[in-house]
Amino acid sequence: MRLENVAFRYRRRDPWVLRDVSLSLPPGRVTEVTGQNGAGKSTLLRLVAGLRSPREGLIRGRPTRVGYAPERFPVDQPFTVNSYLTHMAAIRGIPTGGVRTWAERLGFEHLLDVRLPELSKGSAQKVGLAQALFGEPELLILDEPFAGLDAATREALPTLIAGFAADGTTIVVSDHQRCIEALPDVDRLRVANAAVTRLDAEEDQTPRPVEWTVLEVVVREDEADTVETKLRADGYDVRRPER
Ligand SMILES: Nc1ncnc2c1ncn2[C@@H]1O[C@H](COP(=O)(O)OP(=O)(O)OP(=O)(O)O)[C@@H](O)[C@H]1O
Repeated sequence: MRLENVAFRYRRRDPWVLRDVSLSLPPGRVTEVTGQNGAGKSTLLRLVAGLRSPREGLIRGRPTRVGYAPERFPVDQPFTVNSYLTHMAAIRGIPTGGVRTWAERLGFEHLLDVRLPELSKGSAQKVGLAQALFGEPELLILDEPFAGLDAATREALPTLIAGFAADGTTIVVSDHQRCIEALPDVDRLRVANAAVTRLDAEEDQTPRPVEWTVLEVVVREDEADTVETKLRADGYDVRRPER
């Protein structure tokens, strides 16, 4: 899909949140949207999802099946998790059996009979994610999906997202926590001063923390000295067992 010279502000006299935004979001690609608080990331995602319409410009080629997980899932609804998700599936014409599958994948199957207002923040986030993910969306928009998630789900989500991308889904994610960077091939956009710019990997100067791990390598005894010398020359820390 494409955005062509899109401009948006919430009210007529408000300042523009986005101006003259042109970009394409190809199928099978994951696009990460970055920017400071209040820059307009959620607004851009709402425009892409079709929840808001541009004041100026055009959005072309939006796929029919759209999955959207908002930054904050609206829990003030008098339903249980199961009845909410079953209802959401039914109005989208999706087999309701998928509800339990997604509840299990995201680890909240024990909460299916809990009412939405009683959910913790992270569990509510998972329900919001589930309703976006089921139904094989062709366009998947996730607004800060990692916020409030437990470690297991945070680690599992990039793989789930990559699976959708491999199936050709267009994916747009805003991600303050930079969890999506675990994926090898992500397009990056920055929202600032009402403009959206594409970041090339080299342009992105944000320092990333280096994480170290221990790797045990087994080599032939008569090659051990050579390998050790090579690894040290490459800047690695080498420890050999006592003989
Ligand atoms: N419903 C609304 N009505 C009026 N103004 C709004 C509305 N939602 C957002 N805004 C304004 O639009 C601008 C962009 O907000 P937006 O939520 O898109 O930013 P964001 O980059 O997602 O921020 P954050 O990182 O804090 O989530 C802000 O100035 C905000 O106050």
